[in-house]
Amino acid sequence: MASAELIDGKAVAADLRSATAARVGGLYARHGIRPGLAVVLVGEDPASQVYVRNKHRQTEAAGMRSLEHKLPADTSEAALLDLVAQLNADPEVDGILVQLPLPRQIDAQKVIEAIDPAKDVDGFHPVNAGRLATGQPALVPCTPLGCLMLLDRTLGQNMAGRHAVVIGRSNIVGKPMGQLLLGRDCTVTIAHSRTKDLPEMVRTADIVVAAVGRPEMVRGFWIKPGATVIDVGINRLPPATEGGKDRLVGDVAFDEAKAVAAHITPVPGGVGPMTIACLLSNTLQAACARRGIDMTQL
Ligand SMILES: Nc1nc(=O)c2c([nH]1)NC[C@@H]1CN(c3ccc(C(=O)N[C@@H](CCC(=O)O)C(=O)O)cc3)C=[N+]21
Ligand SMILES: [Mg+2]
Repeated sequence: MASAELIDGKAVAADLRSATAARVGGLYARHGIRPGLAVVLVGEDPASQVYVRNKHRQTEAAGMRSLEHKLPADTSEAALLDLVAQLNADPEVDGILVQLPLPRQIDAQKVIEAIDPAKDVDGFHPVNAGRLATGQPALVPCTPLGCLMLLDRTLGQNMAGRHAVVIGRSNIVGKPMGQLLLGRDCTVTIAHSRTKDLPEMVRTADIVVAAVGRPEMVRGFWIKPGATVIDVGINRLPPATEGGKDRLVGDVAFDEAKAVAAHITPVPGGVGPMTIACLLSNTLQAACARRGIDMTQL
């Protein structure tokens, strides 16, 4: 049976991290600046904890400072907004990331809008979303940015005119992914839970980006032969056998889709590592942009 080529997100992420680390070195050598990333974690969401651990290590490995703020699960919205204001005002802080999801007493949208757009390395602030949507320079959300980089590496100049179907319409992945694909001249469909006959819709896609958060929902027979499949899902399932380890699966039934697609990202080792690498790159971008330094000249 045919078998798709694996898109090695882990390797591309390592490349991006080393390019970022080199530029961080240049920024320090020429300007004496070491970018700082503040990460705020409220409560103990397990997915966020994995992310924070990896992120902290990789931030320091890239030569940047990682400043962690861990707050109890019962932190008030006012207290979190105070911390954000403090980080906005701190000249040592170039990037601010408030881990989502937040506990329910806190309005996440309010917190996102409180972050200085110039320090919004998640790219979730409406100013950055609007800048992306209107084709202006922006801080772009890390996960869709990582997906775009994988697509650029895989398809090069062959994206124009292709039908890209993004499954999921979140502000974090689906909507910005749609904007980025439009920027590559794709014909873009954003599908979601109310889309009629989703399998039939996906069958028309040259590029599929699955970001629904439902384990293995996208089946092999949904995929057009030769398509490129980007799996954003990171779903933790209980062990297959008693006493085994948790399994990490994507939103795509990998073995089925792999037999039909031309290219596919694995989970783990696909989009996940790119998200963190893009966060580091966004932090460097924010540090440079705030000071009017051209990051490509470092
Ligand atoms: N404000 C905010 N921004 C985020 O970007 C954000 C967030 N909140 N909250 C939590 C989610 C989750 N997330 C992940 C990123 C990378 C991996 C990652 O590196 N995954 C590895 C596997 C890690 C493992 O073994 O569990 C991989 O896919 O290969 C996972 C999860 C970012 N998030
Ligand atoms: Mg949805």
